[in-house]
Amino acid sequence: MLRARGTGRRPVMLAIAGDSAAGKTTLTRGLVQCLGADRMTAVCVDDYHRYDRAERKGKPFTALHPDCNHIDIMEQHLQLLSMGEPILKPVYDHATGELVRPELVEPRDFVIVEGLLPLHTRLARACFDITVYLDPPEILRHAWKIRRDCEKRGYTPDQVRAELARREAESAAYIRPQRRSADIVVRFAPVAGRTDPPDTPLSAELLLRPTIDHPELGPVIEQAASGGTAMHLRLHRDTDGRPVDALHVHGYVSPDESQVVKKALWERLGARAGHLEQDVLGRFGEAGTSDPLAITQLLLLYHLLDADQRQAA
Ligand SMILES: Nc1ncnc2c1ncn2[C@@H]1O[C@H](COP(=O)(O)OP(=O)(O)OP(=O)(O)O)[C@@H](O)[C@H]1O
Ligand SMILES: O=C(CO)[C@H](O)[C@H](O)COP(=O)(O)O
Repeated sequence: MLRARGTGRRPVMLAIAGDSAAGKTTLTRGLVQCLGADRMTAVCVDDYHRYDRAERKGKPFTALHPDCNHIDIMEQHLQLLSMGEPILKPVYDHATGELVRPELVEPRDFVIVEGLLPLHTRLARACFDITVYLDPPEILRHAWKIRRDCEKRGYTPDQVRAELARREAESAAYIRPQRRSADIVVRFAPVAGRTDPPDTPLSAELLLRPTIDHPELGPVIEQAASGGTAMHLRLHRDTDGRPVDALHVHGYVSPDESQVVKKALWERLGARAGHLEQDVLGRFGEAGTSDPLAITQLLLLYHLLDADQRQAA
């Protein structure tokens, strides 16, 4: 279902930014499966790499550097998508490291743009209704990248470690600063000081910045947690010292507790949630499931549908 041109309606645009293997595809996949590929278009802006893997070897920078990406074309394409217009998007094949035949992308009701640099420039940021930055601890991200790049992209562990070291300065200069521009900062991590069983999912910590209107979660969390500690909403200091709400959903949360929050969020989606696929949320890897991930995805669905409804009004 494409957004009808000339109706004045434009797609709802969500950015998910973060470093390599931060979990962007995992978060995106559940949202696309839940809303349905007929209503949602997902775009990876790593497709705007200027050089293929072989060419990059001779360059003084890595894939994280803006000069290593067609940022100007990415900006142009984001503007077109945000106006409901189709684009002819370049394609980078991560399995082979080659730039391949471009593809036609037509924006549907919702567009998710994930990748290394979607929030790098002011023009790009202006294209989004909702912005997310994925911020796992570096030690976890490195482990995810080593496993993923060795299993799916043909690298050895030592090659990935060397590449991570080579990228660190550019990561600090260009990737991590995007955290400042996010409405929601998401960190999946183990809870410090606990010895939970090894298959316990990671906890989610969500900074909910006041740059967009978040649903009222306090009473729901209180009801679900009923004095427990597995979920809480607290006031934190943001990096600039300002107070910001932080929602914690711990990995050891009981199914009953998380069910109360999930149900309350589904109810807030109202009639709009009628046709959505619930069971696809919270999946990661081959067969993993995580309630903290499902609740994060539900909150993003709330924002997507809310932005859509406001546009329709
Ligand atoms: N919340 C999570 N819990 C457990 N594992 C996770 C979670 N999020 C991501 N992972 C794991 O981390 C790895 C990298 O995730 P993913 O492919 O989603 O990252 P990415 O940011 O899209 O990477 P890239 O941009 O480099 O392609 C995957 O193996 C995935 O299973
Ligand atoms: O940061 C990344 C996002 O996944 C990749 O490493 C980047 O896109 C370049 O890929 P590669 O050098 O492995 O071909």
